[in-house]
Amino acid sequence: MTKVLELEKISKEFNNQKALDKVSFTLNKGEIVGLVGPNGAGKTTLMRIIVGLTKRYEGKVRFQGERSIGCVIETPSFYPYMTGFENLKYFAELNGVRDKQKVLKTAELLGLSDALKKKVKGYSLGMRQRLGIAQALLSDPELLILDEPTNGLDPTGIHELREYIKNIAKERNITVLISSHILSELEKLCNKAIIIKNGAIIDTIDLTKDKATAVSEVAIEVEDTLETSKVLRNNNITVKKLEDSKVYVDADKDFIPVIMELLVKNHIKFYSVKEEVKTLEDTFLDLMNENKIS
Ligand SMILES: Nc1ncnc2c1ncn2[C@@H]1O[C@H](COP(=O)(O)OP(=O)(O)OP(=O)(O)O)[C@@H](O)[C@H]1O
Repeated sequence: MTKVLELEKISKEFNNQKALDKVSFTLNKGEIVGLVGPNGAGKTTLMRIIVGLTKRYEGKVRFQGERSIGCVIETPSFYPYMTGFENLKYFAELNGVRDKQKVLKTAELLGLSDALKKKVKGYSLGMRQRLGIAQALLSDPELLILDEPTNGLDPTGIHELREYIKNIAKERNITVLISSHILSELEKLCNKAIIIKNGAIIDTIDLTKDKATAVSEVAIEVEDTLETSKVLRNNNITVKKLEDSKVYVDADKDFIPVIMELLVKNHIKFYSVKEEVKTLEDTFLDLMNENKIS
């Protein structure tokens, strides 16, 4: 795989407070990678460092692409009384691009052909985001960095944007790094999600594997959670956690009869034994909470 970007131990402090703490990862050609973390995790800071907007930091950024890096960091601003086309043409000219066809084609790639004639002040947030991406694409980047592009969009807007980004990555064969604080919004789009919290990477999830999208567990509702977990553990069943009146076991529904038999045999009073399928988002939230404790 061809490496496009390599980050080595990137650290950044603001007023003696660590915003990033030795962040290292690699982006390969053609990958769409999600950078996911709660507010203040350090996503924007990292993206600003990658694109060169923040100059003072520790560590190394190695961009190995042959072309440029395009970015949309924070909500893009445009001239509201100019049309979408005029805005794009203006930015294109600033970058030495005078090819009208290129502007039109890029807008088409983002579903903006009809909107191009309209003034930007009438654009929805989703249209503005897409215009921002179109603008970033005009310089023919090899790597596209998008900071929370789904922020504030409704589910339809999120779905649309996701499809456009997929399309761009395929058509232009570019690498995309996209941030969000909601993992499920990126689940269907990215090959990989890098989970960041308090400035450090706490996990990397491979989203190409189907099994990563849903995890099953069995919740057993009982009177005595401690006694139940003791019985389960004595029978080599992994107890994941205890919560209120429930014991969670690492298993799927095929294992429910075995669990019930065991409970009956050991005179454990139970009210229900049910499979609960956890989404990737639940796993992500668990990860965030686990880290809070440590
Ligand atoms: N210019 C700055 N001056 C001082 N502190 C800053 C500055 N920029 C970021 N920070 C701090 O660095 C930390 C990381 O912020 P950053 O904006 O990178 O997080 P984020 O993950 O992008 O969050 P959000 O989802 O809210 O945009 C936060 O604690 C923030 O307050």
